[in-house]
Amino acid sequence: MCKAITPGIDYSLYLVTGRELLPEGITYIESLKQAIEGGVTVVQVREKKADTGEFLQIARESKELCDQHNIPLIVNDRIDIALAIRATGVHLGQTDMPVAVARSLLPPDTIIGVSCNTPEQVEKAVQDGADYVGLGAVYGTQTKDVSGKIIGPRKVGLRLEKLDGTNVKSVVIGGIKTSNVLRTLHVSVSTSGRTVDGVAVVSDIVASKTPRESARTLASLVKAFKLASSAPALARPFSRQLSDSLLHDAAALLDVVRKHSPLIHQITNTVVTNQSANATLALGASPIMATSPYEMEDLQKATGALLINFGTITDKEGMLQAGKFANLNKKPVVFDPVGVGATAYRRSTASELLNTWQASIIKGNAAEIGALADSVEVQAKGVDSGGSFKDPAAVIRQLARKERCVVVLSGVVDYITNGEDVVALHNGHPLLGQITGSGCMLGTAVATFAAAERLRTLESEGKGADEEGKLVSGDMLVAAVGGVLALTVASELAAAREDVKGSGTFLPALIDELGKLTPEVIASRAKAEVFSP
Ligand SMILES: Cc1ncc(COP(=O)(O)OP(=O)(O)O)c(N)n1
Ligand SMILES: Cc1nc(C(=O)O)sc1CCOP(=O)(O)O
Repeated sequence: MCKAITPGIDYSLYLVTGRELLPEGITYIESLKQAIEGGVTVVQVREKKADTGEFLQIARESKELCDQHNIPLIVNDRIDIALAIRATGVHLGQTDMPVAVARSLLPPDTIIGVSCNTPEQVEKAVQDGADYVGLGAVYGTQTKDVSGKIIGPRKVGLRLEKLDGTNVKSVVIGGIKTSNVLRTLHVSVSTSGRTVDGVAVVSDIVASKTPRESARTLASLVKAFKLASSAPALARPFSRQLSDSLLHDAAALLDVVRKHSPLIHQITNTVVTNQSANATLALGASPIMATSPYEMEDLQKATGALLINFGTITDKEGMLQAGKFANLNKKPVVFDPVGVGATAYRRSTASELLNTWQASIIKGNAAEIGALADSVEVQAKGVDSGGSFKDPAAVIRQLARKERCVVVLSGVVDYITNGEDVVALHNGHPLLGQITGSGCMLGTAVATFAAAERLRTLESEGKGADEEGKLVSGDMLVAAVGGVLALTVASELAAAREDVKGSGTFLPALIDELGKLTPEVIASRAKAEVFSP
């Protein structure tokens, strides 16, 4: 049967029902009504335990309510029920009726959605003529057994790529809730820039005692994200000439640090905790080196930025909680995956952390960046790096696009990218390589400047900037450039001092010079190149 042109459905907030999750004291229909009033844009009736008569009854009542509010209703699995109630569509799982057979039985304008777990299943759903795909499970969930089928938010983009060049829509499903929806949308992007059309949610709405408010919060977050991502790119139009203004803006953040003295929360390794705290103080910010998971919720409300450096990797639960609450409070998160290529445990921990929260900036040496980018070009020597890339710009651009954040590659030349433009900074002194923890201090400086860039943006654009559908306010490329320049320029000044005789005298001199830095000195000494794609 030929397929008619489908009416447009707004997939923004897709409610999948779940009567068994209803809290005491609220009926199914009351919960559904409130959810629709809160902003649900499409409803799927999913009844896994009801017999046919009961399913039909629930579907009829749901259809009547949805019709009153002009909301499309989709039926899960059952073509017969969809036909009986004249549903807008059906949702089919991988082991349900094939799309072609369903299409032949249903009226021509019926919407057909297909659950897809793998990229191959997405490809097949497109070939079969699905109207939309449900991509999941993104996270673990209590609502359904998804063991062995958790994709993780960072892999949704690989599935979205299979929709390129098609008009097939997509929603993500599985563990989506208020606390992770913005981050999930931010990272669910294909390399071509395709985002998902909506989020499908069961428990965060159905199990809520206040489904109207739960739906309202989710709907407003999805709407804000869509608005922010459809706005013209805010990135500065890059060119070599413009690198001057970039450097000026980056250096000027030092004044913001000194004016506000933001709290920089650092979960860092035991080797460098003290010197990183001193570097933070010298820059004019305020360090807090807390690690307990139990205080992360409170701490992230107060911090300016969070640095997670897993050099000694003993505080994983604290790192997971800290990043999650930093995202919720829209604070920049700088991730320093020290030695990530060195052990399987570090690799799996990095993956778990990055699946739990969104990094604003990832900073690493060549071996660390290579490990995250799945490149074997540069190998690790313990936590140190054993070389450099032939084409560093290409490697970090690819990683920045994959992780949807700014990437800093430290080395003799430091490279920084937002996935498009690449800034190469040629500052720094070889003595940096002869003290332990210089890379960790670089992370500290970048986190400090990230806090300043967010504060600068809130000052210039108003507090409302933090309410938008973005995870963090401000240009994290500028922040990363500022942080790298601060440490590398200070290292040059320290190394040039007469009282510096070697690495032992260099470290205290470096802390002194960080304290004496000015934006003018940073900008005048910066040696930068900019590469645009
Ligand atoms: C939007 C959406 N996506 C995925 C599913 C899961 O459907 P299915 O694979 O058929 O599994 P069950 O829902 O039948 O357990 C869905 N229902 N909706
Ligand atoms: C119905 C369903 N399908 C999934 C899939 O992965 O295909 S996950 C899921 C349950 C989603 O429930 P919640 O929003 O409560 O996590």
